[in-house]
Amino acid sequence: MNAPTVVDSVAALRAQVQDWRRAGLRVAMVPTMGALHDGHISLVRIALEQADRCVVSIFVNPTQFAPTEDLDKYPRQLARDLDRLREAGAHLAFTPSVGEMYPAGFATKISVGGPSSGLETDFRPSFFDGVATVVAKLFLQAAPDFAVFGEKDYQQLCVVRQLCRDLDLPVEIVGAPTVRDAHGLAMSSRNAYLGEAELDVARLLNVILRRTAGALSTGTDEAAATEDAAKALISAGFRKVDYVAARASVTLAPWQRNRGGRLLAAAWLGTTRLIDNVEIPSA
Ligand SMILES: Nc1ncnc2c1ncn2[C@@H]1O[C@H](COP(=O)(O)OP(=O)(O)OP(=O)(O)O)[C@@H](O)[C@H]1O
Ligand SMILES: CC(C)(CO)[C@@H](O)C(=O)[O-]
Ligand code: BAL
Repeated sequence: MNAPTVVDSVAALRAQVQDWRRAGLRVAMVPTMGALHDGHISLVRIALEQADRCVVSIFVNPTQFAPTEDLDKYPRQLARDLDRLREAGAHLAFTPSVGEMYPAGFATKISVGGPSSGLETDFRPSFFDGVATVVAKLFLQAAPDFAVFGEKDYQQLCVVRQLCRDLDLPVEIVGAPTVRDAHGLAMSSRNAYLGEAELDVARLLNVILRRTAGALSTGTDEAAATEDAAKALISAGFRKVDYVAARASVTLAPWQRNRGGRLLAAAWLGTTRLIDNVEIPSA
């Protein structure tokens, strides 16, 4: 495969995508923060099943990190990322600087309602404002036909769909299944923070979520099931559980038994915060 073209200016990104679209090519975008793993690569592959050209953005977006969070230590490995994108067949990597995305005087924030309420927002109050603002910018800069987002960040996927609907952004959003390791752990750039012993504990997050989703679908009381799951996570070695919650799959409103549902969780392993989610099978 050819190496992707690397551009770091909005003008170069826009010019390239416009050329492709004028030539009648269908363009996909995969927004990322880099430190690419098999989960990201699966998004590129899904994009290329339906597109002629795939743009991957690599930008560790400062506006979605709280001052106490891991912006400075977030893994950055551009050379390796570009190798992985070449293998996957991506055509263009957009690697803007913070100054390119947020020039001096930048003063706009997009705040999405609906699915952004609760869950992550209870613990990362300005996270989705940062995500929505940067995703809207990326979509306006690149103007792709469609964009692929992972279900691993399930609430983010719902928020991005709401953003596009509400602002009439003409970008179709494609959701992609979570890629996991052989033990069920969702791939995540932040897994790089974990040592071997912590990885063994991290793998129990999905086991406990699947067991809890099964219990919910066979009639166990919701409050009892989610409380048991939180206790099981602490017994397994997690330091703190931010939430284990059942929600409606599309709106993320409270879950109604016998309707499509999603069980979502966030928990801390030492100083690393992990998230995961599973479908609640209908009974
Ligand atoms: N395991 C995975 N399977 C499928 N998609 C994934 C997976 N992990 C991340 N993604 C998706 O990749 C895109 C970019 O995510 P990001 O760069 O934040 O990676 P990440 O591994 O989720 O990082 P972090 O550790 O910060 O959560 C998002 O749409 C995200 O949902
Ligand atoms: C969508 C995103 C690239 C916005 O910075 C980020 O939140 C991510 O990587 O999931
Ligand atoms: N994968 C979502 C990006 C974040 O946690 O900041």
